[in-house]
Amino acid sequence: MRSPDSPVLTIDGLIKDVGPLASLDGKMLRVVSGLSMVAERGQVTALLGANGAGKTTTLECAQGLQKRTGGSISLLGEDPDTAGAQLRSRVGVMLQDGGLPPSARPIPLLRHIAGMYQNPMDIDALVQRLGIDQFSRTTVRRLSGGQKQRLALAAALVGNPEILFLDEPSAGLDPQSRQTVFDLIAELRDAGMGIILTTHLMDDAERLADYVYIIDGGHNVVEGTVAGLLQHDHTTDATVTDRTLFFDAPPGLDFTGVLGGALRVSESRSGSYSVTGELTPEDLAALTAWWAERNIMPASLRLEARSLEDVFLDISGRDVR
Ligand SMILES: Nc1ncnc2c1ncn2[C@@H]1O[C@H](COP(=O)(O)OP(=O)(O)OP(=O)(O)O)[C@@H](O)[C@H]1O
Repeated sequence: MRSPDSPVLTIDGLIKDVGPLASLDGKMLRVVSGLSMVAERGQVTALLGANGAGKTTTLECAQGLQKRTGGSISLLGEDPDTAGAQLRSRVGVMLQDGGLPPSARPIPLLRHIAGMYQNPMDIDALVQRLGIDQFSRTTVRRLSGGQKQRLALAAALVGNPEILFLDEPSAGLDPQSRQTVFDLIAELRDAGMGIILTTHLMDDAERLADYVYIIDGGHNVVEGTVAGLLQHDHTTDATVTDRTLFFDAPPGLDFTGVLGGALRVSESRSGSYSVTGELTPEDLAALTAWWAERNIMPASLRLEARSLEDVFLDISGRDVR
């Protein structure tokens, strides 16, 4: 675990039982079992897990929306189960489904929410920044998914919170809006806000997160910085610098003896090759020299590092839950 510098959230050994459930003959079901995490100020902390891993339950316990069965939680130094309304005003929550009133129009809604806080953000700047002015006359019920998403983010930010919970913040966003939202998240992080992100999109986590917790079955599996996770193979516990080289060239080439013995070359489709393993600059030089000798010019050439998605699939397995 990280050394807590100035954590906005500390969860230690969280346990959550739900039920009693008829499907379990009236027994309780443990959906979170001993989960621990720390989220710091000025950082984006991502909580990743497959469907049903326990992310929503954990964050709802952290926000005081569900009562925990065991363990301890400190949200901005207070226990969310017993804290008063004062704590709520320091916490921003962006839910996937917004929870926004369907007949409201965006700007009056944001002004109304701002009225509930002592130190709200500048609404005009927020509206302009998130492009909300482009749909300010439309009621919430008629907004597109991406527009609702941007409004939900604005609503979570209006109170100028110290900690911001984001559930799938880029869901439904077009590439421009996604970039706008990511830039804003990075700025808020740099200004000292503690941001907690749950997402299924590994690319989002890779781009945004300073620190990642991967959970499964209601407990921690691995944690680390994105760079640290990418360099560690959790199935073999080894340090990896794996990259995959993809290229298209004439079909049926025989690379025997061209590359180092630990590399695997496969031709997945006719003329479509991949080389996996610890590729070195010497391997690349040997390959291109071999092409040059035979006057082979590949139609495409791509080198890809291991992604967070690869790490996640190694840990959570490749079967659908
Ligand atoms: N009240 C409940 N009754 C029965 N099962 C529950 C209840 N609350 C949660 N669960 C189960 O606990 C597990 C964890 O649920 P949770 O919603 O926290 O997962 P999640 O990681 O957020 O999943 P997703 O990515 O699909 O949103 C799931 O298997 C869910 O079905």
